[in-house]
Amino acid sequence: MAGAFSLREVLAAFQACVTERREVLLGPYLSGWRGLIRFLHTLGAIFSFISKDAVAKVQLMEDYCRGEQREQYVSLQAMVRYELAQGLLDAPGRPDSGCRTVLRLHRALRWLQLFLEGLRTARQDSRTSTICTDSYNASLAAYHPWVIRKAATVAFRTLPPRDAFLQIMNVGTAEEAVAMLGEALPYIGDVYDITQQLFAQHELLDLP
Ligand SMILES: CCCCCCCC/C=C\CCCCCCCC(=O)N[C@@H](COP(=O)(O)O)[C@H](O)/C=C/CCCCCCCCCCCCC
Repeated sequence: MAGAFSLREVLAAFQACVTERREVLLGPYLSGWRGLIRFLHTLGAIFSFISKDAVAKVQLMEDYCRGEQREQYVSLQAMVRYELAQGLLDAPGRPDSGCRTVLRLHRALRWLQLFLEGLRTARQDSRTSTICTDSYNASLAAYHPWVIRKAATVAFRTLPPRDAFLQIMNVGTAEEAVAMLGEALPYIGDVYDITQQLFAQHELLDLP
């Protein structure tokens, strides 16, 4: 997925994540994130502190997926099994485990789900910044210190109005973008729900 942002490609990536056995494949999961980050880059330098963190986390996971233990990082389920069995989640000060890194992306996926649903259902004249702030406060904000919450809220204020925002998604008209969001959201929701259940089952939802 190189080049300009394409919502269609992000949708295809999240669609390709879930296997028949309801496993979440890390390759397409990370491709979906790469696509979203590409979009974030188009929004200007004020978002760069967010994209830097997202890139670092995606890069770390891509390194695992290409590394010596790559077979253990084919799916989220395999990764959880492997890191638990190896005791990789027990050692304090392990900010580099796959599970704690995916947990951060997973929490951000909840923000994305709320934000896209807000965009899809809001009135034409709604403010993107309000939709984004409300989605953030209902999800990710609970995990961020004051200074990050403040910087994020300032960046959100620069977002273009809803219809202009829908048009920069590169799908066509605002109506076409809304239709595609309706198509994409169940796939993103599915990935979120499977991951949430997996992490809850193994008591990994609070990894420091
Ligand atoms: C379909 C197209 C339309 C939507 C496009 C949205 C594009 C969004 C792309 C990426 C989202 C960013 C994901 C950020 C992951 C943040 C993970 C995190 O919580 N990290 C914090 C904790 O990490 P550790 O310290 O424990 O390692 C870290 O402290 C965070 C630092 C940066 C600030 C994160 C603010 C997140 C705001 C998310 C909203 C993005 C705004 C996009 C505006 C459309």
